[in-house]
Amino acid sequence: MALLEIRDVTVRYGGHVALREVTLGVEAGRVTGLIGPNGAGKTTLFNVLTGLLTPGAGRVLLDGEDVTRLAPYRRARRGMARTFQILELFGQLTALENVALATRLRRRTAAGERPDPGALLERVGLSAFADRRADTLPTGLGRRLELARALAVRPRVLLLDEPASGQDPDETAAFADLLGELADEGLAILLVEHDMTLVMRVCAHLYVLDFGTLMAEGDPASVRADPRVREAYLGTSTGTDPGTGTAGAGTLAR
Ligand SMILES: Nc1ncnc2c1ncn2[C@@H]1O[C@H](COP(=O)(O)OP(=O)(O)OP(=O)(O)O)[C@@H](O)[C@H]1O
Repeated sequence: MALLEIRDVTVRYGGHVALREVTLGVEAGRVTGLIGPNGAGKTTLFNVLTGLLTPGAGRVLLDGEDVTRLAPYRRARRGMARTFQILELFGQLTALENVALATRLRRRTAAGERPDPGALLERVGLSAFADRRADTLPTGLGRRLELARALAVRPRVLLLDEPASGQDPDETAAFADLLGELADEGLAILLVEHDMTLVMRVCAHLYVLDFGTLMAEGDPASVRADPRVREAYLGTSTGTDPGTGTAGAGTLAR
């Protein structure tokens, strides 16, 4: 059973259907990817999962329990952590202070000692920047700091919103390795991402949204080979391989 699920979720903005009867699951121990062209509904789905949006129809289940109407902070207490498309760090605090603050928010039910902020910074490769103010870090390092902060609550489910943006290819590759390690340790990770290099490298399972509808799902290789996915991204079912080809330097913008 998936740790986090949405079932038959529909979201409307006025007359516009942003999500139509979408069902998907995020399992422990692997990275699940959510991709789709601009405007496909990824952010909307993310907001439904985290509780910022209540769907017009359908349910959100965490550990099999209905959390559709639970506030975001309550979901966080139950082990959901997220990062943001636009960095949301405390700029005037140091990297270490950012993480230390987050350790105080960890879920009540979490076992063991409060995580050590220094160890978390080391985990994401930021030990050398512990005393640097967050707003002086380049975006790539800021993304890592955001990850450390999310890990500080000892989550069971980690939702990542475009973590590769602002990272260079080497940083993205190292970030992918780190996500792989975290999944191997049992974390359930949902990755919303345009960077197909990261998606293909780290995801065990992929969902593809298009115009609010789940268009394809499966392992990365089969999704990549799916003519409907190529069509949605490139306007041609015989086009260049979306994962490796010329579609905007590894991104899948429509
Ligand atoms: N608050 C809103 N009011 C009206 N329409 C909205 C609102 N938020 C999003 N939409 C529309 O709903 C659709 C889905 O938007 P959403 O932001 O979820 O897509 P996305 O896949 O995250 O796109 P991107 O990759 O560009 O971030 C789009 O057509 C968008 O214009």
